[in-house]
Amino acid sequence: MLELLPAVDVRDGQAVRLVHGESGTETSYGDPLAAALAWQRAGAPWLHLVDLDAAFGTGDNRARIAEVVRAMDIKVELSGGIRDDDSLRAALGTGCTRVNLGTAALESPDWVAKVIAEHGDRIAVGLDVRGTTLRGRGWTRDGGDLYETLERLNREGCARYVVTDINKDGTLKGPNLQLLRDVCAATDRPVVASGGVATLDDLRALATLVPEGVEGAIVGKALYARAFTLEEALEAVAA
Ligand SMILES: O=C(O)c1ccccc1NCC(=O)[C@H](O)[C@H](O)COP(=O)(O)O
Repeated sequence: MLELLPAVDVRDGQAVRLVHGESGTETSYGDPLAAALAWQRAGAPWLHLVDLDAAFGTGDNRARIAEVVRAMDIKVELSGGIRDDDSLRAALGTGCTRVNLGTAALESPDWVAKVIAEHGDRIAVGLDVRGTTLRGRGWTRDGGDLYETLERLNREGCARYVVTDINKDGTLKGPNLQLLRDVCAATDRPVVASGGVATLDDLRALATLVPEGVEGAIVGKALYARAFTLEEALEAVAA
């Protein structure tokens, strides 16, 4: 069954959604803890929690993020600005289930290989792409070819990938199913789909990709915009 990961992206202490992940396009949705608790109460098995300030290099929300993780009984995937020993220690130290490395996988391949070897499936790598070009530093800089990087990370034993089509992210335009199929064909590791989910039919379409390797789907904007409820989403993927 497709796992659902409702998203809480934190900027300047607030839960926000961006369009195409671009700084300055924020819509604010208030207290991140309240949002996370609401998704937990609604039955989410996972929370996808992002420190956008850490991703953009405009500070961090470490204390707020740690508070949210502490309050969760469900699994938490933590993302945003985890690029060195200090930020990794802080992220794993929150007690989250796993972390998602993005920029580091592009700029510090040796360090990423080392932490994959040390932490196994507590490390996922975020493959954030425009076309087939990876983007790092809060999605602001090109970081190489998707499939070359994927091949290297496969060799290094990366346990899981979180794949985002930046052109779809925060737009409610529907997920990029072909990109997900292509990534699944290039790896035997599970893939978490991210970006663009707009309707329950999008989730049903993602659920058809489970046999190809899509394990889960991150849902942000659609939940905040009340396109559907989390309960409806859970029911749609259980059917
Ligand atoms: O995850 C990151 O590190 C990140 C960095 C810079 C900009 C955005 C980032 N993440 C965004 C997300 O993970 C979204 O919450 C997720 O893709 C949901 O998208 P959508 O359902 O389209 O709102």
